[in-house]
Amino acid sequence: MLRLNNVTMKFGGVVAVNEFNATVDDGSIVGLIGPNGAGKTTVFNMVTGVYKPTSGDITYTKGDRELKVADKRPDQIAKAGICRTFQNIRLFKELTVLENVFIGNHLRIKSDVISASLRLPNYVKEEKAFYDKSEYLLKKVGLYEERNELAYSLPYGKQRRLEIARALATDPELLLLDEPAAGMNPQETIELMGFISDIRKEFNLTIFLIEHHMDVVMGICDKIFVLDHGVLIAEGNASEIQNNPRVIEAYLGVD
Ligand SMILES: Nc1ncnc2c1ncn2[C@@H]1O[C@H](COP(=O)(O)OP(=O)(O)OP(=O)(O)O)[C@@H](O)[C@H]1O
Repeated sequence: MLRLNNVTMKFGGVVAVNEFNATVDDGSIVGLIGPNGAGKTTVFNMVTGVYKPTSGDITYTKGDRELKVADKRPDQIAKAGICRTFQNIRLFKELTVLENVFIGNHLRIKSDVISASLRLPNYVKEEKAFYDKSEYLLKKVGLYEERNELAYSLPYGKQRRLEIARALATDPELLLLDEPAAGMNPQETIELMGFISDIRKEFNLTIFLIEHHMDVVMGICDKIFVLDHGVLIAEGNASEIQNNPRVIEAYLGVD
């Protein structure tokens, strides 16, 4: 479970997130919504260690492991099983689809630099296992046929799925998706919803997502948090959020 406890993030005089409390239960899909500048990406940046909260704490517990997120570096947090995608696609555009996913495995490499540079048998075996895993992931996200194409040649919706496949290669437990449906057409958006539900089941994931497409949020999230000017104004399931007057005023009504 991810728990944000009274988390505040200030940038100079700007209070981007103000005493925010939230929990994301294992196995659930949780949405974070709010108008532009509400503080959503700042929350993700704190959960992934990019920013250290000004006050409050963030803990991630799984079984008897507990991680104090604010004390850790982004790579340590990723190794502990928290991985994200970005609002703007960040693929290696000059690499193939398969190579992009392969790179996602780097966090899990056990061989040392010498074994890798001399291509000793333990490294070769590990590399083969990572390629097999990358191909498996590409089959799962429906991109296996395109594995040898350059990442930039894929249509937008597929690039987004490729980003998720690369994130899956890090073996995440908690996957943070920052606007996964951004720029998608209605058909791609519908497919994405099915895809997110499928990977949650297949990889036993917990998913925390930021999204402006309300049909995605309302369609797949078990719980939704609504931020406005850094303040939590509502939390609940889809129907509770859709009928909440503060949410309608701050957000849904604006669209
Ligand atoms: N590194 C930073 N330095 C200064 N101010 C920042 C920084 N990052 C975010 N902010 C400010 O914090 C506030 C919240 O920004 P944030 O990007 O978290 O909002 P958001 O809800 O993700 O918005 P959007 O939907 O537009 O992506 C904004 O006022 C923003 O300008």
